[in-house]
Amino acid sequence: MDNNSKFIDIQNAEMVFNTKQGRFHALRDINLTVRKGEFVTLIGHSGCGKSTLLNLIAGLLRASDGALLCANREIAGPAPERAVVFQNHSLLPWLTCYENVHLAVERVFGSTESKTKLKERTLAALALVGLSHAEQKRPNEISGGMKQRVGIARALSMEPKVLLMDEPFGALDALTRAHLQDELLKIVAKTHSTVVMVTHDVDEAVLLSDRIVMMTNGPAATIGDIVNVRLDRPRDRVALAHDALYIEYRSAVLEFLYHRQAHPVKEAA
Ligand SMILES: Nc1ncnc2c1ncn2[C@@H]1O[C@H](COP(=O)(O)OP(=O)(O)OP(=O)(O)O)[C@@H](O)[C@H]1O
Repeated sequence: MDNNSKFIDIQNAEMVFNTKQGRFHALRDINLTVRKGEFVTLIGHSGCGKSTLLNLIAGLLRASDGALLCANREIAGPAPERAVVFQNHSLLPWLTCYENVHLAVERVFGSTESKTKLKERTLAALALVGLSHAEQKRPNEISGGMKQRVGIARALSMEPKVLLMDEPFGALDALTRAHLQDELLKIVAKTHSTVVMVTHDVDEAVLLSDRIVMMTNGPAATIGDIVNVRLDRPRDRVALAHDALYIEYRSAVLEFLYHRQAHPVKEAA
């Protein structure tokens, strides 16, 4: 069997939260496999369970039922092989960019590698996200986009098997966001990382993904449909804006979100 085709393997996963109001069935019957080197996005309306699914893969939550495997091993808790980038970068404010990344490098490789090698790894990760010039700055001295790049550098410095991203660009303005999406595409082309990313943004999903996993509304949300994005790489956002296939994929996701899964909560006019 080709293990790389089921690098992440989720079988019949269920997630039930025990709350003060009783049991809340968040996810039902989740079946998903992710190939090695694949870029998968999770999209769906607010509250459908995207972060919950990502946290199950991260090992930050345990499924109530079903099986979750990464590289043929059960996901039993968080581990550096599954690095997470959150929306709010979560950098330690009293440490420089270098030190924030070095901390992660030391945790993963500190017991087996020399100090020189750890330093090399830290500098390489910062260079990968184009932040060599800012290594001695603290988080309050850099922009939101730069902070998010440090978060990505920190995650990549651990050489994870899987990069998990929970709306990593959600808090950024549109231009910074576009710039970081382009950078992420280049980084992933270089590192061949396997990525699972939560997003609300249809264009982001089509631009970045090999597959877009579209989730139904909760409670008891599940995977409603999957779009296979067969656009050549490298991808150019400006050229794609006029690409018939790109427009078709975009329409398929919009159709799913706004017709097939029209949000049940009425927004105020
Ligand atoms: N620890 C928890 N305890 C109880 N309920 C929870 C818990 N975490 C999430 N939920 C519920 O599970 C559902 C899915 O939440 P989740 O955060 O995964 O959604 P989401 O799709 O990521 O939402 P958003 O797009 O708004 O971030 C929601 O109804 C949420 O209230």
